[in-house]
Amino acid sequence: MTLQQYADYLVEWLEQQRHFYGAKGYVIGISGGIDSAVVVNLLMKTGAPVQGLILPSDTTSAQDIADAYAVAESAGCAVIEASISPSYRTFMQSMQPLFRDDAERQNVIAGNVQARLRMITLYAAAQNQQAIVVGTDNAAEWHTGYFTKYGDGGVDVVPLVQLRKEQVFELGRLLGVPQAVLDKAPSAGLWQGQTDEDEMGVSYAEIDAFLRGETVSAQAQKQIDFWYNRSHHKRMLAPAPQKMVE
Ligand SMILES: Nc1ncnc2c1ncn2[C@@H]1O[C@H](COP(=O)(O)OP(=O)(O)OC[C@H]2O[C@@H]([n+]3cccc(C(=O)O)c3)[C@H](O)[C@@H]2O)[C@@H](O)[C@H]1O
Ligand SMILES: Nc1ncnc2c1ncn2[C@@H]1O[C@H](COP(=O)(O)OP(=O)(O)OP(=O)(O)O)[C@@H](O)[C@H]1O
Ligand SMILES: [Mg+2]
Repeated sequence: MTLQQYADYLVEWLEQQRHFYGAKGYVIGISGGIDSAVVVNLLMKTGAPVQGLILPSDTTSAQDIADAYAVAESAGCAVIEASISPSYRTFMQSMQPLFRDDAERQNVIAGNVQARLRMITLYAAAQNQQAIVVGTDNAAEWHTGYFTKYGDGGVDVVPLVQLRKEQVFELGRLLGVPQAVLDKAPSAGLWQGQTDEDEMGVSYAEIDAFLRGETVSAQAQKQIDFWYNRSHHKRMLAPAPQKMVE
């Protein structure tokens, strides 16, 4: 199957899922990054109503917000911008006694709170519009578990999950995603200067090579295995006991 044919398949698949859920449309967070840009363009091709939400925090760059608007405009998608900063600040302040004073983990914990506040916002919008929440995880993120459980991972459908990062970029070019988005380094934007590749300690090129079944450097394999092995729980439903009382 060519990538163009795969895009057509995804558009059809999305519509099947929407009907399965009995929903009227789709809701998606638009970050200014490549994954959400590709998904927005696929959603617009379904012809069903799509609501894009731009949900910046204090760690979101002005460039990302501008790129998010450019993505929505070029795809013809309706957007609403709503900052998660006020709720984030209130949450972090009132929950302060819960957090340990450990700088490195604080970054991740605070980042996960942001990702989960976005999830809450997307689900409120979706319920209001009888829509489903569309996720943007790709095969590389899925394998490494590089997402927040019940944050950006808390969605109704994950259309890109069989696509390597290189294929997401290729699809982006095919769908006419703005050049600025195609050119920038993938980032979760959860803290200043964060890039996916720096945090994971392995490049998307190496993760993609691994996913293509190729041999990668020992160091890259070590990092991929590290992230894969710590994230099994994210790729399954919460375990439930099989036995009943009677
Ligand atoms: N074996 C186990 N080891 C660790 N945690 C386990 C667990 N089993 C269940 N858990 C549960 O899972 C939780 C940890 O998972 P989680 O909360 O997801 O936290 P975690 O995987 O530590 O952090 C999320 C990672 O994804 C990255 N991220 C997040 C959001 C967006 C993006 C992006 O690319 O845009 C990237 C973020 O930078 C960070 O590296 C634990 O608090 C626990 O409740
Ligand atoms: N500021 C934001 N506003 C709205 N949605 C966001 C924001 N930040 C993250 N998201 C949502 O979380 C998803 C996961 O973020 P992720 O960084 O993995 O993807 P991306 O930003 O679309 O692509 P890239 O890999 O280029 O960063 C986004 O695709 C988007 O749906
Ligand atoms: Mg991003």
